[in-house]
Amino acid sequence: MNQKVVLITGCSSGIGLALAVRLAKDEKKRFMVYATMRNLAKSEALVEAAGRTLGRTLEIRQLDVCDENSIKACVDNLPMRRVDILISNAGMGMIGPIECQSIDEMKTVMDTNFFGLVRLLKEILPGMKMRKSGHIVVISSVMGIQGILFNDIYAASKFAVEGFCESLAVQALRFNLNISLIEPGPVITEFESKVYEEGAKIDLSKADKVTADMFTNIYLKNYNQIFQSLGQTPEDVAEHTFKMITMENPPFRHQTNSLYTPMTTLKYADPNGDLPIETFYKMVFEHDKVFNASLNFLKLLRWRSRKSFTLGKEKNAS
Ligand SMILES: NC(=O)C1=CN([C@@H]2O[C@H](COP(=O)(O)OP(=O)(O)OC[C@H]3O[C@@H](n4cnc5c(N)ncnc54)[C@H](OP(=O)(O)O)[C@@H]3O)[C@@H](O)[C@H]2O)C=CC1
Ligand SMILES: CC1=C(/C=C/C(C)=C/C=C/C(C)=C/C=O)C(C)(C)CCC1
Repeated sequence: MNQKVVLITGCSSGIGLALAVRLAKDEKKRFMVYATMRNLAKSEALVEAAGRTLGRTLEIRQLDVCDENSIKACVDNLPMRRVDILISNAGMGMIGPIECQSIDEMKTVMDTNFFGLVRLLKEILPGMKMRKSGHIVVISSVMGIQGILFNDIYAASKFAVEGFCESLAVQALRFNLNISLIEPGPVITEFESKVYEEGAKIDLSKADKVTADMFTNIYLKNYNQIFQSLGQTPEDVAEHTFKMITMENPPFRHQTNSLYTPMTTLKYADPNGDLPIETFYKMVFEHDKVFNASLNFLKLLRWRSRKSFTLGKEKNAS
């Protein structure tokens, strides 16, 4: 059987872990999954979830997206250095007022979320081009299209990812390669708790009172509720990604949560760019109960993406 070699980054938890297991448990055994993580001491959850697939359709390898040597060593150890499907998932969040964040902290986010992808492709793209086949799947975010209050640096890192992939996509087409950006809204993973805990620890003394109050009493106060009520599970995002991978003609962009499509559509609806900014402003500041207003807004504007995902044709089993 002609198995596709899949390399996934950031598989110690969340979306990466769920996706590695989903692919390894494929009934038709179409995939050989190299589930990577920067710290192998964190492999317990994946080992447990992988069950009998471990050593069969799933292997765990070390890979730190911030370390070129680690990426090279991992790829060098794959049979014929071949990767058919690269899933760039490793990433981190960051919230808060920029006055309270150091440039070094910001660089770590860019280094992981953006340069991590660039480093992977520098190592893996030449082989895909040579073989004239491959699928590059990037876990981006709705924040790759539309920024959200107090996510300035995180959104910038995902915008960078999207601009990079848009530019590369035309070249990729020339080599018969696919690039797909997966754009989830909030997902309930360790990302949420890590971001919240770091955010809650921020020393707000460098911010003015209005900003500090906005961050604490609007953003942080509603954060958990928004994630818990409007968030997806990592398994759900993995299922969407699985469908993208097994589709005949995967689209360049795919949003996994239709609740957030209106948010990104506002941007395209107004070339001046004011519509999303004014809408967010009203949503956050001109209602007594921010959470209910946000929830109602999102639900009111819910619609289905015109290019229905479910219509996508699955590839024939190979
Ligand atoms: N959760 C959400 O709301 C959303 C998440 N996303 C994106 O999904 C992706 C996965 O996040 P999610 O599963 O939610 O969060 P998790 O925190 O559960 O997973 C993130 C993974 O990335 C790994 N990672 C971080 N830095 C590096 C590095 N330098 N090298 C290799 N691995 C690294 C983490 O490893 P370690 O355990 O060692 O830290 C972990 O395995 C990210 O790109 C994120 O931006 C997009 C939209 C929404
Ligand atoms: C908490 C909060 C808001 C929404 C936050 C959202 C929607 C966060 C999404 C995070 C994602 C998608 C992370 C990963 O990529 C609003 C509406 C601005 C109102 C103020 C409080």
